[in-house]
Formats: sequence, C-alpha cells, structure tokens
Amino acid sequence: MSTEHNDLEFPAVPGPDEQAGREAVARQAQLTKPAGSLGRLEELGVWVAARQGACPPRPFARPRVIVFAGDHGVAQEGVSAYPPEVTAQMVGNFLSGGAAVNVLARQSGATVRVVDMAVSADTAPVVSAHKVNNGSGAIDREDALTDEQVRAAIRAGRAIADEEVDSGADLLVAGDMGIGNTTPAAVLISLLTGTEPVAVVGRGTGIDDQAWMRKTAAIRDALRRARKVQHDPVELLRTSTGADIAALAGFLAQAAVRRTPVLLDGVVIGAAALVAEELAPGARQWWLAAHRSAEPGGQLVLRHLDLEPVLDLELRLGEASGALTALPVVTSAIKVLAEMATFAEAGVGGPSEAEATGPKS
Ligand SMILES: Cc1cc2ncn([C@H]3O[C@H](COP(=O)(O)O)[C@@H](O)[C@H]3O)c2cc1C
Ligand SMILES: O=C(O)c1cccnc1
Repeated sequence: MSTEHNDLEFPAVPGPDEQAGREAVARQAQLTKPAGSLGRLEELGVWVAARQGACPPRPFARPRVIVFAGDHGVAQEGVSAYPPEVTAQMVGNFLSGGAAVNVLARQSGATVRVVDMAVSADTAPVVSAHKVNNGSGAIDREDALTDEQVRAAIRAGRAIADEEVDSGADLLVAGDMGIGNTTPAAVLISLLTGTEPVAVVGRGTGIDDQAWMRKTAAIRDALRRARKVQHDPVELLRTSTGADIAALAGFLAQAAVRRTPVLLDGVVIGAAALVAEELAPGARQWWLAAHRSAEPGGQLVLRHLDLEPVLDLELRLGEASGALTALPVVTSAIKVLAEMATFAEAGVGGPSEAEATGPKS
C-alpha cells in the first residue's frame, strides 16, 4: 500500500522566462559573428538568459556546490572497487580541500559545502545537522530507509536548496560521495527508464568482471523490491536508495521551485534527477546537463529527461567534478552573449542579402 506524503508535495514548477530567451536569440543574431557560428555556446547563453529572466545574462555571481555524502549497506556486498571506509575518508579530503571537487571549484569560482546525510558513524569526520542515519539499508534485501528517514532526507534536501538560494546562490551544483552509490543509481535508472539492468550497470569505481556480476545480481534483487513501489517516488526513494540520494532528489526539485538553475553532474545525480522530475514535474527545465558520464546509465538519464550534455570527456568520478568542468564553458557562453559587440556597434557589415534570407542549401 502506498503511503500518503502530503507534507512532501512540491508546488508547481514555474517555467523559464521565454521573453528573455527570445531577446537572447535576437541578440545572438546581432553579434559580430556568422549566424550560429558559436554553436552550442549560443544555445547555452540563451538557456541561461531564460533562467535568469534577463538579456544579456550575467556570469554566475555565487555558484555553489553541495556534496551529499552517505554510506550504502549494499557496499558491504562487493559491488564497488573500494571499501566503504573511503566515503568518510573522502569527506575528510573534501574538508581539507584536496579532492577533485575542491580543485575544480577553485578553478571555476565555485564554493563547496559537504553535507553528511548518512556517513558511517565510526569514521565520519563531521556530523551535519541534516544527518539521517549511519548508512542506509542494503537495498537488495531490505529497505534503505524508514518512512520517517525518507521524509527527513527529502526535507533536508529541500531545506538546503532554500538555505543556499536565500544566501544568494545563483547556480546550484549537486555532487555525490558514497561508496556503492552507483548501485542504487542503476536501480532507479533501470526502473524509471524501462531498461534491462545489464544495459545500465557500469564499472563504477572500476570493478572487475566478478564484482560486475555481483553488482548486477544486487541490482536485480533490488529491482524486484523497487518495482512494487515504482509509481510512488517517495516510496521508491525509501526502499531503494539512501538518505543521500533522497536528499538529492528533494534538492534538485526545490532548486527548480526556487527558479534557480542547476548544473547536473553524472550518473548518481542523474538518477536522483529522474525521481526529482517525478516529485516536481517540469523541474528538468531548470537543469543543464554538464556532461555525459562514461557510466551507461548517464546516457539513459539524458535521453529520458531530453537533456543534451555540454561536455563528453569520459568522466566517471562524481563529486560534481563533471559539472565543475563544464562551468567555465557555461561562463564563456554567458560572456560572449553579454560582452560581444553587435554589428552596429562595431561598424561591421552584417550578413549579405542572400545570407540574411536564409541558409543556401
Ligand atoms: C577515492 C574515491 C573518490 C571518489 N569520489 C567520488 N567517487 C564516486 O565513486 C563512488 C561510486 O562508485 P561505486 O558505486 O563503484 O562505489 C561514489 O563514492 C562516487 O561519489 C569516488 C570513489 C573513490 C574510490
Ligand atoms: O558519473 C558519475 O557520476 C559516477 C561514475 C562512477 C562513480 N561515481 C560517479
């Protein structure tokens, strides 16, 4: 039986500003370059203008990364190439600034916040106010969370989005850290995109064939449980994910409710995004896919949500690393739209009559 979750209902997601988008398209045509010659940079500039409700768009003043960390019971079953203790150790690394996310955030002008949603208590270096448990249940044989825990996790994600937007964040970036988390991600992606597990399961941290078979078996077992609650996103998060992924779903949905653009990272964030789109239909209009993860599930998410990635660099790290690698490209797209001279301003001749009336072929 599905549970009532009225306190977790999201308001309708507002659409982007179409008028600002149209102005941006018109401005692109006035800038001193052959029409369309900046390719996807032009589309990205228009995308940002419509999300900011302003043409020209402004470079993001306060891009903010939130890394959601949590341990997963299923990691005890040999589905990752690394031991579960690495989750807490990497949280320590984030806090001292030595992880990929820290380097890429410094390079792209973003700041990083780490939230411990479910890191194993023995080793956790910080306990956040939002912490829900010390590791979520092994999803192939038990529920990840209790009803109270899933509600707390989704509410935490929403509260974090609200806190960050209220503190001035104008671009939100979500990252993941949790050994084993590509297993629940694969369960969500398989179920919500209607894809066979074998076409979704990836190598995660770099597992060998034996571990791949264990991971695929765990995903099949978890899917058997998940299928029963397929049409109830909160129940799906409760049975088959973990507090980190449930919080991510709440965060991604609430960012959209708050009209704040989000740069999506890889397969784990993408899996949470599939559920967030069910929690808050239309939320995907506020998300820009930063990259195509090397994990097969990443591509399935992009197709399902109809998102075109900015980059395809075969990244398979998580931690928001792909999102932060794409951020300078998005900033370039904003700046060319905002700062390039128009044909009139620069005294440069526009397209000839034949060109202006449309493409030749
Ligand atoms: C040192 C290290 C740093 C990481 N940063 C992100 N991940 C990524 O890899 C993990 C998911 O892959 P799997 O499901 O195979 O365990 C997650 O922690 C994810 O954030 C890392 C993994 C490791 C080992
Ligand atoms: O694409 C990702 O986000 C990813 C891939 C492998 C491991 N962790 C994350």
